[in-house]
Amino acid sequence: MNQTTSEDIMPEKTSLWIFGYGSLVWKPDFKFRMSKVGYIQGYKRRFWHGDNFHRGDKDMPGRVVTLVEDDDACTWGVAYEVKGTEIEESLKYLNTREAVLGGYITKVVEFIPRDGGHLPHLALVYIATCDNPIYLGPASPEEIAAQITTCRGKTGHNIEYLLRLVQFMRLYCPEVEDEHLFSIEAATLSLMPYMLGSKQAIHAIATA
Ligand SMILES: N[C@@H](CCC(=O)N[C@@H](CS)C(=O)NCC(=O)O)C(=O)O
Repeated sequence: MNQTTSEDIMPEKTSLWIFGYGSLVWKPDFKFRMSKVGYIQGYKRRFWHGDNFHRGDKDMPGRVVTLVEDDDACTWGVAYEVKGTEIEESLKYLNTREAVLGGYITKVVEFIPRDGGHLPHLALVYIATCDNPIYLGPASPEEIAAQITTCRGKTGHNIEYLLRLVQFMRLYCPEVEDEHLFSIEAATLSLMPYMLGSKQAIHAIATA
């Protein structure tokens, strides 16, 4: 009898798309074949999820993004194509990083590539819902900024998380006006006058 190989279980031609809209846009940390910038419809990105591991701790949870249903909204990010036997490995990694440590669940959404040459296709996305124990919910940009500037976790400072997402949007989606994200960035930068308002200094510290 022939041995069952991983190729039998997950043929090379099988592909899975994973959509990232938070830390996954700058740090996927799993093997992927290709990536595309684009968006999903029906969701808005909000800094309404708590994080007591990566960017905060149990006493001072940080603030990270999740998706909130909104028929009139869309969220920009990156879709990554994973193929063949790398699918199992990437899902195992993301399950730990997103679900176990982050409290996210998975949903299947339609991803629309910005490059019109590619057709929309389905993608897996990790979302933290409001029934999650570390979900923090809505707050003003000022309240969110005050929390972000004071939190740090095992992966780094919460400011880095914010500024890397801002960096991604400005670099790859310059045409998109993400008022929620940029109002939190402005509130965060205004909390640090001692840095003489230098964005470079803040970026240097946050991404050190
Ligand atoms: N699921 C969102 C958010 C992912 C996210 O930011 N998850 C946190 C877990 S709470 C994380 O992985 N953080 C790693 C980091 O902060 O560098 C995405 O698709 O990007």
